[in-house]
Amino acid sequence: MFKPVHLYRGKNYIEPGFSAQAILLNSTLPDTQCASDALAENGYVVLPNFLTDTDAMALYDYASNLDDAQWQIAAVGRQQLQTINTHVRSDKIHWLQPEHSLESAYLAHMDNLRLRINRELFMGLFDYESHLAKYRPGAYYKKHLDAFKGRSNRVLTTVLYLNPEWSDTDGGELVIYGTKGEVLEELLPTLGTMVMFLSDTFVHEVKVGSRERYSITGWFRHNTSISGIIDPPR
Ligand SMILES: O=C(O)CCC(=O)C(=O)O
Ligand SMILES: [Fe+2]
Repeated sequence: MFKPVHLYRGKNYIEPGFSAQAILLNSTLPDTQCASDALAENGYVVLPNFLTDTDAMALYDYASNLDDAQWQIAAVGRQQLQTINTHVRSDKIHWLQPEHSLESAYLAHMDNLRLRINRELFMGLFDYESHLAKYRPGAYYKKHLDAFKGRSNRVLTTVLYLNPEWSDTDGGELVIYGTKGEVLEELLPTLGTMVMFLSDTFVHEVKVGSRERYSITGWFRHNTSISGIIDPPR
């Protein structure tokens, strides 16, 4: 298992002049070896305490204080094929941008993880895109794959959960299915827990929950760019 990771030291993240870069240089990355082994063997891995409660709470506080204007209705599909289909998913999302220090800190942290995974598993992960997601009570995301073989450059999905004191009566589980439709995992979206799985292999869904549910979903991608245009951009 990963040791708890420190994204931020002490209370630095709320100080003016906060420099994500400086703080990340002081941070310790998890020992990725066990996670890599599990990923190589099973194609997915669950990492409780991927972040410490303090670090995950900083992200939770940030997400839960974002105003409505910062959230957009999540679309299904990519590029021109994107449609708003609330029968499939009813969450709201906020794409992470490097311009914001806390978002940037998380992106930089995941980029370090990308390099570690590449070193250990030779996955050739090229970049990472990521968004916060908010599921209101009653929201869901029906069974889907994040990528279709040969039609997407999303390789490895990551979901970090940001919900303090989530109990099994709150619902909102992530269900991961095996190739025969069997349930492999039913995960509560508990604060600091990370799950990673191969994007084109595991059908999964988010069950209806009775509380507001926050997470950060992201995808490590391959570079399938042509003429310098990363394809497809989101
Ligand atoms: O929040 C989760 O547990 C999974 C979200 C998901 O499947 C997605 O955004 O593609
Ligand atoms: Fe998904």
